[in-house]
Order: sequence, then C-alpha cells, then structure tokens
Amino acid sequence: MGKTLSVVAAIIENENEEILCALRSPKMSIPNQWEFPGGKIQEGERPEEAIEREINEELKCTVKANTMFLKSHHDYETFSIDLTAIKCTLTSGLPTAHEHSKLIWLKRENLDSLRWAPADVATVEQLMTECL
Ligand SMILES: Nc1nc2c([nH]c(=O)n2[C@H]2C[C@H](O)[C@@H](COP(=O)(O)OP(=O)(O)OP(=O)(O)O)O2)c(=O)[nH]1
Repeated sequence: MGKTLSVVAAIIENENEEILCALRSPKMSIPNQWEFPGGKIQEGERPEEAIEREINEELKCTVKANTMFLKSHHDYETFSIDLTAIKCTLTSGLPTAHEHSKLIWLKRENLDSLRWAPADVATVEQLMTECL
C-alpha cells in the first residue's frame, strides 16, 4: 500500500439548493471522474485554510469554510486518501473551470447520476440522505 494523502473537498451549495460538481480532466490523476473541488492539505495547514486556498487557486473565486461535513478514507490501488469534505459558502466571484474539464450544479437527488471518484462515494451518499 502506498502513501496516504490528506485531501480537502468543498461542498458548495447555490441559492437553488444545487451542489457544485467538478469533472477531473484527462490530464489529472483519477481522470474523467467527478469530484468535489479541492486538493491536498499542505504541511502546517488547517483543513479550513486548505480548502479556501485550493478553491481560490482552482476555481478563481473565494469561499468561506463553514462546517466539517464528512471525513472518509479510501484505498486506491497505489495510494490512499483521507478525504475531509467541508461545507463552504461562496463569498465572491463565480466558480470557473481552469484545471477541470467541466463544472456543473446538481440537485442532491441527482448526484448519483455522475461517475464519482471512488473516494467521493461516501460523501455523495451522505449528501443524498440529507434530502430524504
Ligand atoms: N480535490 C479532490 N481530490 C480528490 C477527490 N476525491 C479523490 O479521490 N481525490 C484525489 C485525486 C487526487 O489523487 C487527490 C487530490 O489531488 P489534487 O490533484 O486535486 O490536489 P492538488 O491540487 O493539491 O494536486 P497537485 O496537482 O497540485 O499536486 O485526491 C475530491 O473529491 N476532490
């Protein structure tokens, strides 16, 4: 088993109660699969700081980290991920895809229509149970 990465991911909801979903590009690791935007926590960073930095870098907008939503662990074949999903509020600008192939807003009930990165499935399921 390879190394374990600590990764933060943003759950961003808009005024229509839709959640932002991002398609990883063919050039990224885990290509062509959907994720919640974010990235690796750097040394010395708190998860809240990491998600605010990553969203600013990747989507060219700003968010505020609100509440921790779900921590999950997933073993890929060559590495593992500790994923911390954090609910965030958009504070300025609109998310735009720079590194991703596409961004879409989806209602919770439709989240399982996408092919998610395997590490995200637990978070997707938790989000979908919130709408029951
Ligand atoms: N950002 C993000 N990464 C995820 C999710 N689910 C999942 O398995 N991953 C994986 C993909 C990558 O192997 C790793 C995060 O790397 P990344 O490429 O997004 O992070 P980064 O911007 O810090 O990476 P780098 O290219 O700057 O080194 O976690 C998710 O929901 N969001």
